[in-house]
Amino acid sequence: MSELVLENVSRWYGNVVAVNGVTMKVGPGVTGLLGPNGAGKSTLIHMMGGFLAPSSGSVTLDGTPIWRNPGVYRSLGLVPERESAYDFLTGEQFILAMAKLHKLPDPRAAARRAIGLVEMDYAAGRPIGNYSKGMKQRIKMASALVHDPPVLLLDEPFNGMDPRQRLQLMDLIQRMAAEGRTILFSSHILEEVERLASHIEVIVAGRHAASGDFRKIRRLMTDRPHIFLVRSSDDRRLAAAVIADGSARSVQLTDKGLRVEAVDFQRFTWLLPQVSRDAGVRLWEVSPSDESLESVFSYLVAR
Ligand SMILES: Nc1ncnc2c1ncn2[C@@H]1O[C@H](COP(=O)(O)OP(=O)(O)OP(=O)(O)O)[C@@H](O)[C@H]1O
Repeated sequence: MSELVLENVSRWYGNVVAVNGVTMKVGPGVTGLLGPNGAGKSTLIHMMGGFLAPSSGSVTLDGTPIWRNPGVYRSLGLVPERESAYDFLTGEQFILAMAKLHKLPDPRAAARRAIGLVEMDYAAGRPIGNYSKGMKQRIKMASALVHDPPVLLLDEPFNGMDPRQRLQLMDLIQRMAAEGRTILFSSHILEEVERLASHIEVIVAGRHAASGDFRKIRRLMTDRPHIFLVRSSDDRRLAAAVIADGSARSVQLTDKGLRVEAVDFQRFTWLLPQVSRDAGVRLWEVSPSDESLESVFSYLVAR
């Protein structure tokens, strides 16, 4: 059972602070690293994979520092976000080369096993340049799995995949985790993380913002005040009814409609139709106006 431990880890590039004092533990099973673009997810993953040195703090695997420690690299498999640069090689040649780089005793057998694990046997003889996005992702997975590491790090593995490819990859990740591996994958999409990860770490602007199972993270995100834009047949009358009802913290009349800050998301969305019906007002449009992921994340950080 492998555990990655990050203690007060920071990483800066010149005067850009990409990761700022992050402390967290990643154990067996699937952990989702969730955060908006530019939050520092890739930087964190590269430090966990031994590709990048922390500027301060420590990143260890089962107590051993990862940076510049080739012994530990044998326990790590990293699937980077970028497309593979070996388009001229066949899948099989690529995986065999990786097996040889790891100096595995029987590279051919290891390559065959890894290709089988990701169900790419049927395309192993074709050049990677002709693969679909999902196939490329799977061959990258095979390259990270060729030495059978107990830890697998995946940077935005679902980016650009269609729903079928997504399901296939989710299934593969789940199988890898069921074998006792420690798997961490990054994403900026909550639903993706929710479906796959038993544990979630949220990172925003380089800082650790929250951690827990998806129910906890979901609750943190939905409990925040929600802002809605409401258009109706009589905004003024509706505003009075909403205020009287008490489910909104503030109501503002604007030229686009009513801007309502709801205290409780579920209660408000459930009560609004009733309140408007009782007031004799027709609802034309109810749309959340602050649902961008950035605003959800900044709420988490500001707590
Ligand atoms: N080599 C670098 N030189 C300078 N700044 C960098 C470098 N790599 C990353 N950064 C900056 O560090 C911050 C974190 O980047 P990082 O790629 O780790 O985030 P991310 O969460 O993985 O984002 P994305 O999902 O967009 O890749 C960003 O502000 C980015 O511009």
